[in-house]
Amino acid sequence: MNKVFDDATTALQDVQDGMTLMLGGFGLCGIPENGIAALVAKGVRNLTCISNNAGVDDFGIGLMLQQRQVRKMISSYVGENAEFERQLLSGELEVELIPQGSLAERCRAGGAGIPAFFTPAGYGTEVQDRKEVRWFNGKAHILEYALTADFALVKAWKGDTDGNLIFKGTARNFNPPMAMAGKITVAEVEELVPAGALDPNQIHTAGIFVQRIFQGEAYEKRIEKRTTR
Ligand SMILES: CC(=O)CC(=O)O
Repeated sequence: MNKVFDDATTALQDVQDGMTLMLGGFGLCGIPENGIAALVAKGVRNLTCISNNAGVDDFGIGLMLQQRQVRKMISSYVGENAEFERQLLSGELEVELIPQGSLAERCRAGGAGIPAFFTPAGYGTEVQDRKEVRWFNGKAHILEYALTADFALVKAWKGDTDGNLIFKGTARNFNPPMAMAGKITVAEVEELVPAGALDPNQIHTAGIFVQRIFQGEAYEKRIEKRTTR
């Protein structure tokens, strides 16, 4: 199976209106920038996007929000995005807010074939609304369902032609669990190398989870490396 695509446009050519997408990243770090640019150019709409956050107005999923391509966001953090706030308050955008650990675990469960799990996070809050509650070791837990997506878009530092991925630093964040949970996972990498060139001990996501891979064109490094004082 050839997994290598020329670019984001060809790797995402069959994304359609109304689909559910997972997009890796945390804040502005580890964002599938080339994939997002291709989706903006393609103009697909009515999307459900599962992502920790929705970028900022001019970066990440914020670019898709500007074009009104997103119908629903499933996220854990939604600050620092004025257009997001406007669409939410006007009723244009549906938002499901999930505790951050539950979001990560719902993606991981989806990738691991676990349909649901119990967690104490959110008990006694709006998150619990209409969810089954069970007690374990004297503590209340709520039932959370796994998440999967038609496409998962992830960004890695290096990848090989078999789809094995290495993430760099905190860009690892939501990318590995989302890579497992996509029916089709599309990985964009800063450097694409031949199969066998990566040290197997360094691989974070095994190629079996990745159906498509391409080398991204350019990455905007919004987060600078800080030197310790
Ligand atoms: C705080 C978060 O979850 C992510 C962000 O900083 O955007």
